[in-house]
Amino acid sequence: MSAEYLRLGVNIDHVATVRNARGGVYPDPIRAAKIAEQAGADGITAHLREDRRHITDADIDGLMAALSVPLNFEMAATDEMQKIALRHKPHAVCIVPEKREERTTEGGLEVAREENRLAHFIAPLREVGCRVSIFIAADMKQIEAAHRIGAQVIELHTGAYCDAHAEGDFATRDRELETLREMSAFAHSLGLEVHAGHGLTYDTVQPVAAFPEVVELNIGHFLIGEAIFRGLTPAIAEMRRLMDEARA
Ligand SMILES: CC(=O)[C@@H](O)[C@H](O)COP(=O)(O)O
Ligand SMILES: NCC(=O)COP(=O)(O)O
Repeated sequence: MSAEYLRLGVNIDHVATVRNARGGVYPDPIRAAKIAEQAGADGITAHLREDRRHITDADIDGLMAALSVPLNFEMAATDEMQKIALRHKPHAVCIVPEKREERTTEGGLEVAREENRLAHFIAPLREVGCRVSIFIAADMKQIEAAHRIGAQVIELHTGAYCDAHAEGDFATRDRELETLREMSAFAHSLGLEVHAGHGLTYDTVQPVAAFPEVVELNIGHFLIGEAIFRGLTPAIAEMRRLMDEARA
């Protein structure tokens, strides 16, 4: 199978985290998104959490008005978020699991147990033209359920793979990577578009970028951190270079 172009979605949530540490307007996530666009991001990802700990409603308004590349709007499957998505009609809506007490997104959405509710939840989003993506663990049951409810895209959670790498547990890392590889191929065989993301860094991106079925990576926290040291444009350029090298 020849690999399609691999898109890079830059997640700007944690620019807003830094801004919100002090209140006020600096640093501005919209400015970061525009710089990311100019640096070659193929899309921008932003997660409007129920507790608004980073991205705010005004940020989503600003992104919708300012972006020339597609917005991937991450949200929980709640009525409040559905209304916001239906008002903005972003290019893509990625449904993610969310817990107020978590530090970051823990695991993937439980689709199999909530199939009926989620099928009804995503139908109006599809009707207004949003591409619906489901953020899930690399688990066959969840992928099959995502397919059955009518999602066009799945995004595989790469957090367990990245965490194992960071902890130096290479046996677990390699096992997680193998599962991601098998599940990317499985999802693709069902006709789903396959994305991946969460926790990816320069050290972990290439093995995932090499999966031919994966057509988009969403990367944020590491890039925003790296931007402190080398600037956002070079940080993104290096990620792009590594992705292209892995794909060649
Ligand atoms: C779903 C997901 O992976 C993202 O939303 C991302 O990790 C940034 O948001 P949090 O760090 O708040 O989970
Ligand atoms: N969906 C994953 C994402 O948008 C970026 O996650 P992270 O790189 O901030 O962990």
